[in-house]
Amino acid sequence: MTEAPVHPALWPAPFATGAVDATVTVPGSKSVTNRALVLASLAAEPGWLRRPLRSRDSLLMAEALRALGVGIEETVSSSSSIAGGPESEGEAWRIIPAGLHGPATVDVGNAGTVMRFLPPVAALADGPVRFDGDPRSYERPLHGVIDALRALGARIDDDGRGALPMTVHGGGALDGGAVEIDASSSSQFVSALLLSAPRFNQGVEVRHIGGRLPSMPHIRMTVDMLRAVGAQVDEPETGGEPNVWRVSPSAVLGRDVTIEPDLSNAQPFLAAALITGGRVVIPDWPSRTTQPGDALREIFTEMGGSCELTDEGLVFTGTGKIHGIDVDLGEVGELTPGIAAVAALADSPSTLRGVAHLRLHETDRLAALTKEINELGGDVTETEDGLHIRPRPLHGGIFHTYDDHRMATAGSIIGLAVEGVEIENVATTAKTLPDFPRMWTAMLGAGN
Ligand SMILES: O=C(O)C1=C[C@@H](OP(=O)(O)O)[C@@H](O)[C@H](O)C1
Ligand SMILES: C=C(OP(=O)(O)O)C(=O)O
Repeated sequence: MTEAPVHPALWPAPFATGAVDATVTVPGSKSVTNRALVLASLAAEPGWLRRPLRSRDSLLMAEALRALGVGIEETVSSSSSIAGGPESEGEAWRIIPAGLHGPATVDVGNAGTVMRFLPPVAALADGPVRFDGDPRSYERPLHGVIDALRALGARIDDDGRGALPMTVHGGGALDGGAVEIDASSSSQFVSALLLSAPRFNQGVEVRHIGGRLPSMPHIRMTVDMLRAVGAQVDEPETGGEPNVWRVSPSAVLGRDVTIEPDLSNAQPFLAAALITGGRVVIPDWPSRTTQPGDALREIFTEMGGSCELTDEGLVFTGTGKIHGIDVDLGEVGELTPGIAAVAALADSPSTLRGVAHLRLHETDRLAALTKEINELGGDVTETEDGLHIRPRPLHGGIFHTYDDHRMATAGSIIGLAVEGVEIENVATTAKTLPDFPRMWTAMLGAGN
């Protein structure tokens, strides 16, 4: 968490005067889109992404792959609606893989998926690839990827901190083989090495040797998507050794992939139903998914709502009663800011555990949530691996976001129930959900 800016752009978070009743079409998943872009770029033939997420993180990924020589043709809806509306059903990206070339420059912004998933791709290119990004990207852990790639045969110049900025000197191919990493600070280290591994000469064997590995659903997502493009993956959950993943060398198939809605970005809308005692429908909620956001069905039910998966989508209903929760969020860390916001409005205290690694996300999320909720009158304390949240009556004020999209949506959730909350830099939601302010206002317009 850096210092709050001095002259913030403020967005008055809409206050809910009644129960929301809305259907909210949520754009594609960041995590699925960015994996699909990488896999399609490594394929032996062209492929399609349908209903991809169009946001800062996915556009940075697409731009970086283009810089390496991949063809990405975007078919953009002519409608004025931003991705996610029914008019954008037709949006599709055609990916035309080509030889990967340097020299190239990659701007990772503050996208964990770009800064971690692309260095292994760059190691396959035939020239130097320079990686740079937002100031925060210099602080986010990357050592797992850098050290592993070196062990697998890549040449990388960094400033010795195991972080950005750096240059990967692609040699046109990578040996691959067995490597040990400590991925306790980010599951994305494991995903990064697995995603490119079918193209390594010997594939890869990744052995995690550190403390607890977070975000397992995201590793499952990587494994599922690799299998869908024809890769052979051995992994702990289907009988493999614990903490060991193996990907065999193979061709990557070009596929036609429809991207699921981003269930973590559905979170604020579900929270709105929970808090206002309303009803929100999220169309196209998948009946089977590896996305961590699927856990919201259980978590927000325990916190007072109820939900049903119907032909219409996920129908989520609140009663207006919100209960505290004691929960380990290690598997679903990216849901923490939204859960903390709801917990601050609950009728009993909450303990959120298992998320120490959130200190290294877009910002130090544990510090940022504690400070911002407390500045509105809340009573939040940081623990070693999470937060204690004791609800108190809150008042209006500025909610700083620290360039973190999920801080902006968390503040907006609180603003539904507390008059006078102003979100500093709501535009930071562009990282994964550029249309958030309009969608939020439209949701309230439908119910108020
Ligand atoms: O692989 C992915 O797509 C992600 C993995 C998780 O990262 P961490 O394991 O670093 O938390 C998650 O928080 C992030 O939003 C997306
Ligand atoms: C942690 C997150 O993003 P990133 O992909 O940048 O790690 C997130 O979206 O909550």
